[in-house]
Parts: sequence; structure tokens; C-alpha cells
Amino acid sequence: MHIHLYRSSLWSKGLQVFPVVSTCPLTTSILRRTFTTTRQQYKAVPPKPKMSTDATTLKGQPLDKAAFDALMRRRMFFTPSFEIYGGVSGLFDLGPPGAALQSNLIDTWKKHFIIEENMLEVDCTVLTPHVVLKTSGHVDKFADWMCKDPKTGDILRADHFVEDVLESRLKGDKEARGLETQATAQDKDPKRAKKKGKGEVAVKLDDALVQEYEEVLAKIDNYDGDQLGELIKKYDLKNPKSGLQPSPPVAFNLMFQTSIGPSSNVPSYLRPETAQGQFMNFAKLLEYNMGQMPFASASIGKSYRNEISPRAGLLRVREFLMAEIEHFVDPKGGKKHPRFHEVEHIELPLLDGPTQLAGQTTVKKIAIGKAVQEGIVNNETIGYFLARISLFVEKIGIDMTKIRFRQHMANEMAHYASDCYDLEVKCSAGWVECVGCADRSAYDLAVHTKQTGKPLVVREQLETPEIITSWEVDIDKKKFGPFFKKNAKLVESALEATTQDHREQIAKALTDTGKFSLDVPEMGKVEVGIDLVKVEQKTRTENIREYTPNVIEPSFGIGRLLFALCEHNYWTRAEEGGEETRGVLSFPPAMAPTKVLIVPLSSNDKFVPFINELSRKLRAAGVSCRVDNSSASIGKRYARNDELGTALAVTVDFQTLQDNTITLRDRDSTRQVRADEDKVVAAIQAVVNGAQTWEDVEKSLPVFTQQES
Ligand SMILES: Nc1ncnc2c1ncn2[C@@H]1O[C@H](COP(=O)(O)OP(=O)(O)OP(=O)(O)O)[C@@H](O)[C@H]1O
Repeated sequence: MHIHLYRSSLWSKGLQVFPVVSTCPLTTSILRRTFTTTRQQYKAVPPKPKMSTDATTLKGQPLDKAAFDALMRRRMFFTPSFEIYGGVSGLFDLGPPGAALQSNLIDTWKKHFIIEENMLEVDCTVLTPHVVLKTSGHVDKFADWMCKDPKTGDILRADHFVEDVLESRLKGDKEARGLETQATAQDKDPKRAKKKGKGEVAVKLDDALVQEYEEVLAKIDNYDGDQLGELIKKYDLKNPKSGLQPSPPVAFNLMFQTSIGPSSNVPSYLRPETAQGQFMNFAKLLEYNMGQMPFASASIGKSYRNEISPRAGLLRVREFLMAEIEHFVDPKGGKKHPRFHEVEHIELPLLDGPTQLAGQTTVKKIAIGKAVQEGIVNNETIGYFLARISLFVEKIGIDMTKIRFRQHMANEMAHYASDCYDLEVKCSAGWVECVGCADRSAYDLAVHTKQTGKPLVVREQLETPEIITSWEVDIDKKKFGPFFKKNAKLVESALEATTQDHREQIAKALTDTGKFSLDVPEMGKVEVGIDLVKVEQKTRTENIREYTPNVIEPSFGIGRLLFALCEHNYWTRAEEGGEETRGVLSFPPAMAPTKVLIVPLSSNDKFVPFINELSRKLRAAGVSCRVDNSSASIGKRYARNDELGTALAVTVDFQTLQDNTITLRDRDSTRQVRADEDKVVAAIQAVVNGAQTWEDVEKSLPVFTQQES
């Protein structure tokens, strides 16, 4: 979650733009596992210690990252795009289970947000003209800091570079201290122990320096380019590849530029977020909503960012799916939310800005109602969405002990935002921002209104009329038109878009000098005389209140959630006393890529009509199923599907042909029940739609015991 800092801290700075091309074929490692075992013998076992990392699996085992990654590739959850040509860094395709998991995630998202909150879903274009993104500030300011290795030419994202080197030094310090303790305990010379470390990796640091590094890392998102440059110099941070300090950080704009049409004269970009399309349609959406406020629009679609250093699989890529909500709210009255009372009791793990500024990462568990009351969260609407985000990630199966809501620090926050909390999820790659939830204030609607002269505002009938005093622009059309000729409309639009403060300044300039200077976006500075325009303060009675709504924006990265979901639901089991372990992905049934595996005992033709009929019934019930009639043993077929996260398995055997009974197996416990086909189909439906758990099924249908080998 480093981009916001640099992007936001660049809002007021000039940028240099560097093209970055990076290709990096991804290696594929495949772990083959074979086993024969019985269902009673399965149990969670830790993987071989040499492969362990700090991260843990669903069952608290140390995460065997290599085995997890191999499973993701082997079962084709996702795969590098264009791999037969060597791949392109930061581009991935989803395979069948990954695509199905993504569909289920989106489906749950739509139900949880769009349907539950009556949001207005839109689907806007990816291609976005230059003027839109220039106005929104992205052309000038949507950038990260990058530096270059003077010898190897490596392009490094500056904050990642600082972070990586400091973390590696801290790791080395820990190792050196560990070795020292070990050596002291064994009454050996600690210096000898230290030598066991590799270069920088096992060097003991001063206690004060350790504290300094930890403080820098705690607020790594809070530094701008100059400050990152200073850190590189101060701590003499070197690229391990060359042993040299990289060049001072410069800003790199992350948008992909293109042009629309054959003449290439309409510059445009691939959108870096879906939000702008929603803002473009604000006035029509408000009308569609019959002028009623508050309301929210929502959009699911691809966004594109030319990331400096894509890494960690799906976590930082150059093309990704976003699900974004723009909730439009009246800024008057503290941005209350009509349904806040429904969520105010929900406790959320919050890491607020002041805690981070103090160099700490302590999370406070606090009811969202209290957090809003105490001002830890700025307003009810943002609080409401934080709670709803938390309920959503719980529903899809994220491990709730591995989440936190981290507030942006003042420097990190975009200048238009009054508050911003990210949902961060702990993965093997550390804490990863999966959802941003920002209060974008009136910024976007106001800048687009100013640029286009189209009022993106709400007009509200007032119960009691208001007496308003305001600065009004009075144009002498007879002189104005002939004076500005074809540019008259442009100058008039720029005048109409001026704020009250600006008009007051114009009035003063007219009184003092008889003229004023006006910025017209398409023309630059234009001088206007008092003979053409007057600006005076007038008083009127208003029956209508006009305001620009504020926007609260929950913004979800679907790929990051998908990856976190896989990691959090992964664990391994093995036969008792055996060496072999196998992966299981324990997704909640509603998220499972395939709900049911159908396994005929053998390839005997007699099973075919029954299997066809069972598949038809399951499909008719809206339950996805796959038949595995391969020649592998039943145990192997189950194992393959445990790795795919398939929630349930039905076995069809010779007894089925006699009495129409089938067995139903639960992926997580490997336990089975046996009952009449219709009863099993009903149980499957109940488990998949969340009406029953496996325990409920075992209470209502006879338990069945059989070997899985
Ligand atoms: N390069 C990326 N790859 C995958 N997902 C991304 C990427 N950039 C952003 N996202 C997702 O989109 C969401 C909203 O985008 P936002 O602009 O808030 O991210 P960000 O703060 O720029 O992220 P980061 O700081 O990690 O680059 C993020 O929470 C994240 O889930």
C-alpha cells in the first residue's frame, strides 16, 4: 500500500515521466505428490520445516510457500500471460478454478453491496480521453517514485527498495543476535558465530539503529521522493545486485497512454481506476435516482497501471479487476448514514494514523460506533462502509485474525481526502492493501464541473426559503460575443465555473484596475475588462439549495482478495505417520470454484445414465459440478479436487444401481454420508446456499464409513 503516499504527495509537484519496460519470465515449479491413504488417517500436519515461512495456513501450520505456489500453478488458478513467449511481468491469466473463484467473488460482492444497498451499477469504458484524466489530476500526479541502478540499469520502486534493504538488514541483525545467543549458550566465541552469516544478512546493528529502521518502516508510506532519496543516502542503501546506491528517486506516471482513432490526434489513457467513468455519469445517475440523495453507483471492471516493479504474483500487476463504489452524500450534517445503527456495534481492528506516526503498529479493536464518536474514523458513512467491508471479507472466507484497517497518514492521504482507511490483509508477502476506503470529498465532481461548465450538483427543494447573498457575474452579451468571437463560449464557461472566493477577488480587481485576468483551460490566461463583465454582490431568496455532493469510495482489488482467499484457506494433510502431505483449499462452499465432484466407482457404462441424470439435477438446482471418470483411484480423484477447493464429492457405485443411494463426502473432514439421491441433492443445495453446515448434514443423513484409497 505504498502508492497513495507517493501519488498523493505528488499532487503539487512537477513530474518527469519515464517509460519502463520490464520482462521477466516466471519460473514454474511443480511439486508432484502421490499417496494412498484412508479418510480416517488424514490429519493436519506441519510441512517439512526447511520450507516454512513466517506465514501460517488455515490450520496454523507454517505455510509451505513453495508448495502453495506450485498448487496454484499446477491446478491453474492463475498463470503468467503469454508464457510460451517468455511471459510479461505483471500480466496474469486466470485458469478455470481461478476464473470460477473470481466469478463467485464478484457474485457475492454484487449481492452484498449492489443488491443489499440498492446501488446503481454502471459499466463504463476503459479508454479515457486525456482531458478527463488531466482534469482529475491523474495526468500530472498519478505517479510512484523510482530510481535506477547506475551499473545494472535496474529500475527500482524507491519505497520498495528502501523497505527491502532495511528489512533485510533487520533480518540479518536478528540472525546475528540469534547466532550470538546460540554461541554464548554453547560457550563459543560469538564472533565466530557471526561469521556464519552471509554479508549484510547477518550483521548485528546498534540498538538505536534497529529502532530507527523500525520507525522508518512503520511510516514508509509517508515519505516523498526527496525524503526517500535522503534515506538512501543516510543509511547508504545499496542494490545487492551491484553493491551501488541507486540514483535519486524521480516520479514515474503509471498510466498507459494510447490514442483513439486512426489520426492519433485524440490522446487518451487506459483508465487507472473505474471511478472517473462513474463521476462522468453523475448527473444522469442522479436523475435516474429521481433526484434522491444519498445514493451510490458501482462498477466492476479492469483497470491498468504501469507498475514500476510488479511482484508477488497477483498482488501487484499491470492489469487488474476492480470493484468500486462511489457513494454520493450531502456534506452538510456530518455525512451521516441512514443504516449506521445496523453496524455500529461491529468491532474492527483499527491502526490509526497517530499510532503509525509514533512508529508503532499496534491495532486497536474498537466498535465502529465508538470509533466514529471518538473521531478515530471521520464520519458515519465511511464507518458504515468499513463495517460492511469487514462483513464482506468474512463472508468470502478471509481469515479475520489476519486483517486490519489502516488509516492513511496525513502525508499519504490525497489532498482532497478527509479520511482514508485501507483494509489490509496479512499474507506471506506481509500486510497487503486489498480494499481502499476513502472520503474523496467533493473534489472530482467539482473539478469536472469547473472544466466542463456542466453542473455536477444536487438541487434540493427547501422547506423554508433561504436569503442568500452571493457574488454574481453579469456579462454584457452585446459586447462580449463580438469581442471574444469564437472563443466567447469558452470564456463564459470559465467565468461560470468561478468560485465565490474567486469572484470576490475579480470584483476587487475590477474596482481597483478596471480589468481582471482569467484562466480559460483551452486558451490560457485571458484579460477581461469592466466594459464586458461586472461582478457584484447580490441578495436573493432561494427556494432551492444547490450543493456538490461528497464521495465516499470503497475500492476493491479483486485479484488481491482472490490471492488472499487462496492463501488463507490453504492447508495440508497427510496420512498418519506418512511422509506425504497434500494441499486442501477450504473455501466456503459458496466460493468454491466447483461445488460438487461426481465420481463413478469405475468407467462401467452402467453408471453413465445415472451420472447424466444426477448432473442434470444439480445443474437445474444451480449447483456447479464436474464428473471425474478417469482411471485414477477414488482417493486420488478426491485429492485432486481437495486441491481445487471442490466442496463436496458424490460417489456412484454398484449399490447405487440397486437402491438409488449415493455417498456424499465433505472436503474438509473427509467424512461421508450415504442416502437416497434426492435427499443428497437437497443436502448439497442446502450446504451450497449456506442454509446448512456439514455437521447439520451428518445429523440428518446416515454417516458412512469407507476407505478412500
Ligand atoms: N497494481 C495492482 N495490482 C493489483 N491490485 C491493485 C493494484 N493497484 C491497486 N490495486 C487494488 O485496487 C485497490 C484500490 O486501488 P488504490 O488506488 O486505492 O490502490 P493503491 O493505494 O494505489 O495500492 P498500492 O499502494 O498497493 O499500489 C487496492 O486496494 C488494491 O486492492
